[in-house]
Amino acid sequence: MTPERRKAVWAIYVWCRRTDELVDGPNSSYITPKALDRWEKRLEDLFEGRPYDMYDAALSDTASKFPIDIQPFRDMIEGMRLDLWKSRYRTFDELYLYCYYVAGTVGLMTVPVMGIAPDSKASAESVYNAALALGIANQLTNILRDVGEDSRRGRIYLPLDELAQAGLTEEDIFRGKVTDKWRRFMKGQIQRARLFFDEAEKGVMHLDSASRWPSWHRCGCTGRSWTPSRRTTTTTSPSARTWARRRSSCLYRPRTRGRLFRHEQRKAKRSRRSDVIFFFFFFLLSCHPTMIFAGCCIYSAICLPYTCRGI
Ligand SMILES: CC(C)=CCC/C(C)=C/CC/C(C)=C/CC/C(C)=C/[C@@H]1[C@@H](COP(=O)(O)OP(=O)(O)O)[C@]1(C)CC/C=C(\C)CC/C=C(\C)CCC=C(C)C
Repeated sequence: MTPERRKAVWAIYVWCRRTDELVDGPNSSYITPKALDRWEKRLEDLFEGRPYDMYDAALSDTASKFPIDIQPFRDMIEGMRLDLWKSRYRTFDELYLYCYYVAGTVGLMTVPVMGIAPDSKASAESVYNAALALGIANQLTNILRDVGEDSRRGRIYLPLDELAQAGLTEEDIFRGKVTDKWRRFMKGQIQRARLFFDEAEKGVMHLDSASRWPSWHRCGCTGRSWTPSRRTTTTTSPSARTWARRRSSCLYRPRTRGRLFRHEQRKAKRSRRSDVIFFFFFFLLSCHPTMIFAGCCIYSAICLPYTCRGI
């Protein structure tokens, strides 16, 4: 991604994270619909160029540089309002609307920043639909990953009608017992999430070429790289815990981060080595004052190059 776009996505991410923290963070028990109304007023102010703090200013700057629309941001706040009172979802349609609010909106927010490839033959609507699908797919994956955590907070996002069809009850969810019924149910839920990832993947190649990698990675990492391929006939799909473990093991970590870390490690090792050699010489030579000068010359000849390279 270009630096401008990267900064813009970060600004959107920070706003989304702060919005999510209002209802999922440490102070969520104090949040009220009125507080969300005030948060929405701040959103309108920042879109009109009147940011409240430096984080709002980053999004305000993004709104002045990219054709982002305020509506997906408003809709995400609407999703947080739902989370204040709604803890059950009777059907997938109900759950889909929630996923649109809290996650599909992320795709709609970010496409104007990432840009559609100038030579793309796809309609803008199809690209936005793919972006929406990636958000939905990510949220469905999160819901399947967090069944236990959500149930401990009294929340069941899984559609109740589908649970009943699978012979499962709310009590089964709160009990957290992994049975064959549960495995069969989860396999169906996972397959549906995969369909949304498939939908999203179709759209990634229509993004501006500089923006495909992070989106592709978000598709592939949370969707394809560890979902069983269609050819394998798994008798039991991985449990939600397995999905979570695999997902967290393949979260997108830029390769450069690994390279930088190894370089820092080597640098630290070199400077430690030259320090040890220095103190060894200094200790030996400090026993005989006239040797200190000679020792410093030897140290400079042997160790200084290491130390300089370490810097
Ligand atoms: C390039 C790129 C991937 C940009 C997206 C970055 C961005 C703005 C992410 C915002 C995520 C966020 C914090 C949203 C707030 C609400 C929320 C928590 C949504 C759920 C995310 C979960 O976040 P996380 O993985 O950290 O899980 P926990 O908080 O620990 O539970 C969601 C699951 C939504 C995430 C949605 C996306 C990543 C959708 C991104 C879609 C695109 C980038 C569109 C790509 C375009 C095409 C054409 C496919």
